[in-house]
Amino acid sequence: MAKYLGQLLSSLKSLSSVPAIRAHVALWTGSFSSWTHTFRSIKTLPLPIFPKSWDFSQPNSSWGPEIMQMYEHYNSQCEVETEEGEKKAGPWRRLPSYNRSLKFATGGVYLSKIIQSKARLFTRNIKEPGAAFEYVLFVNEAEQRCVGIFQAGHLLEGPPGHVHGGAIATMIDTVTGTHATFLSGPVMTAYLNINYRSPIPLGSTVLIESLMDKKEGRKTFLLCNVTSTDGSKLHTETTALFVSVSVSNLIQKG
Ligand SMILES: CCCCCCCCCCCCCCCC(=O)SCCNC(=O)CCNC(=O)[C@H](O)C(C)(C)COP(=O)(O)OP(=O)(O)OC[C@H]1O[C@@H](n2cnc3c(N)ncnc32)[C@H](O)[C@@H]1OP(=O)(O)O
Repeated sequence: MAKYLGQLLSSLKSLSSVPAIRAHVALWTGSFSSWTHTFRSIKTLPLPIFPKSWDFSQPNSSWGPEIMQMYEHYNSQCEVETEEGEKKAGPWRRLPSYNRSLKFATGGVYLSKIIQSKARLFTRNIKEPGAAFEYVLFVNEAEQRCVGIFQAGHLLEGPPGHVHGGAIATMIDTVTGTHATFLSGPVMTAYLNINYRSPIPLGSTVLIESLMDKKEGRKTFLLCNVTSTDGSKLHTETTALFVSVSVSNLIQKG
């Protein structure tokens, strides 16, 4: 396994000479300095490199009025107009979301032989729109904040009529994990301490807000609340720790 992963790493590094795919390779090799730039690059990757990739973080027919309203609230702040009428980047940035970015990053040539070819990102593996995890993430670099807007589909039931606690944890991990990666590069979740305060009705939309608490060496501590979209109801409170890792570190762990 370590041998194959070693080959994968060197393949990824050689592929990184192609500027357009550098951003995706950087997510795994940690060989490029600016992670903010990495996320910006992902957003602007030219289409021909990812001919079959689908950005799941865009509205679809299953999105109800509540998720749409929240989406528009943050999306409208991704680009703002100056007094001179020019458009410029706003405080928020929408993060795209793919279900098999690594396969696309390598054209499927190397990874399909090493990692199961059917692998998909857990939260993006159900094809029916609206059935499970519908969400979009936005990040605010200046405020070191990340928000996820999450509409919970009928396949996520736990207690009757309400969302499964594991599905909620999955979304908290997704938002805080992406936020920690944005802040610190490649990370693994060390812990998520979740207090469940009130159940989330199935089909509803909630706001998942991740805030930077502190960084200590390889450790990035985050705080995360899940609330109703108007903020009036607290569903969960979380403290999270992510530890920075490198690909070689992962290989050694096997
Ligand atoms: C990844 C995002 C991609 C984003 C791109 C977009 C793509 C799509 C987005 C999807 C986003 C989904 C995000 C999912 C993210 C996962 O779900 S990751 C999977 C779940 N997590 C795991 O499997 C991790 C399993 N644990 C491990 O591998 C290892 O324990 C760790 C966490 C890497 C740490 O091991 P290590 O590197 O050997 O570090 P170690 O020396 O033990 O500890 C370092 C420091 O952390 C502290 N520490 C470590 N663990 C703990 C702990 N549990 N409690 C307290 N302190 C701890 C140590 O005490 C030490 O502190 P100091 O002595 O430095 O003060």
